[in-house]
Amino acid sequence: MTLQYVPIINLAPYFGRTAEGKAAVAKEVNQACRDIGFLVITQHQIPAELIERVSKLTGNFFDLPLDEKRKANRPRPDMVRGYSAVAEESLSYSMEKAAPGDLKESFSIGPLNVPAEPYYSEELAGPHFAPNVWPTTLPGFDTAYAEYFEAMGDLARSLMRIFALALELPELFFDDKIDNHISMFRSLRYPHLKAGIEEGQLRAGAHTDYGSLTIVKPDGALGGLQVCNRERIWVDVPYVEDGFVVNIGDLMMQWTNDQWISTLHRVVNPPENADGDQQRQSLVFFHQPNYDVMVECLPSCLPAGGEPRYAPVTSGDHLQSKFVRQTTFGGSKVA
Ligand SMILES: O=C(O)CCC(=O)C(=O)O
Ligand SMILES: [Fe+2]
Repeated sequence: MTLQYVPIINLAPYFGRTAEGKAAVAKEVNQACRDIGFLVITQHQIPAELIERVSKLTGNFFDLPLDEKRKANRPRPDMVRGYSAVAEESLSYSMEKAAPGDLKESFSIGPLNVPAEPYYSEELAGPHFAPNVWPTTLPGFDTAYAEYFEAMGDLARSLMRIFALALELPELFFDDKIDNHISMFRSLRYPHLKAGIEEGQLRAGAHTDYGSLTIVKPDGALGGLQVCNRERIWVDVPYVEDGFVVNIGDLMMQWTNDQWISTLHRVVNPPENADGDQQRQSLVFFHQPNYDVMVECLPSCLPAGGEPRYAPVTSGDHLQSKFVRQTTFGGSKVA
């Protein structure tokens, strides 16, 4: 049977390190990735204290006056760093159609402590190791974000190990392909707007993510994440207080020759009659392998006698192609 909803998967048996525990988790993850491309994970080993600290500092940042936030503005359209204000971006642009701006503001960082070596600055490295931009008035903000980025990188490595097992590959297959990952961590605040919303304007328009996987820490506000299942029905992603939402991105879909799906998703507005302030905040980590990794159909994903559906492409070029497509449709108005 094909899953039409997003399953909740406990990672404790994987971290228990027995072969049976790992195999059991890999099996559940495999089904989720094939059927709906989304799962909620629990017992993920990320300290609650770190999540709370980052969430609180993020709230403090978004509460600052706009001109203060603008001091950490995104430096260039092709560099996803720093602050972007409400409606300056539209995720639906990446779906090749114009759409009104998303009802969210964001703050983004990329890799930290980048070594002073040519690999990180040569032309092929593009803007992937661009310097970060920080707010200057919030003590502890940059260290908390750096810790969170590192913790998410570690969790993504564990998930990629589970993916390897699920795809019948050696457990460490992906390790050397993500040891210089070019991921991005982005916090989002969706204000609760009660007027001035354009026709079709959402908190985040329907889109797919680009990379290997995404790890989202949502809050419980109304007006949340929905995914389009295989019956083309929008279903809510369950909110689990100490869980993370994980989804497959386009690069992983390509790597698995479409065996796993990068699912269309969106963030809807709160219902019109919603009580109180349903402002929403989420922490989103977009995981992307090393820029020079060649993404070509994984051995276990090629059907007997079949041809791969995609030509090999590097992780960096794959990501860049998404940006080029976006620029055609909206320049700096895109993520
Ligand atoms: O805020 C969320 O829950 C998810 C946002 C999202 O899908 C994205 O930024 O790609
Ligand atoms: Fe997304």
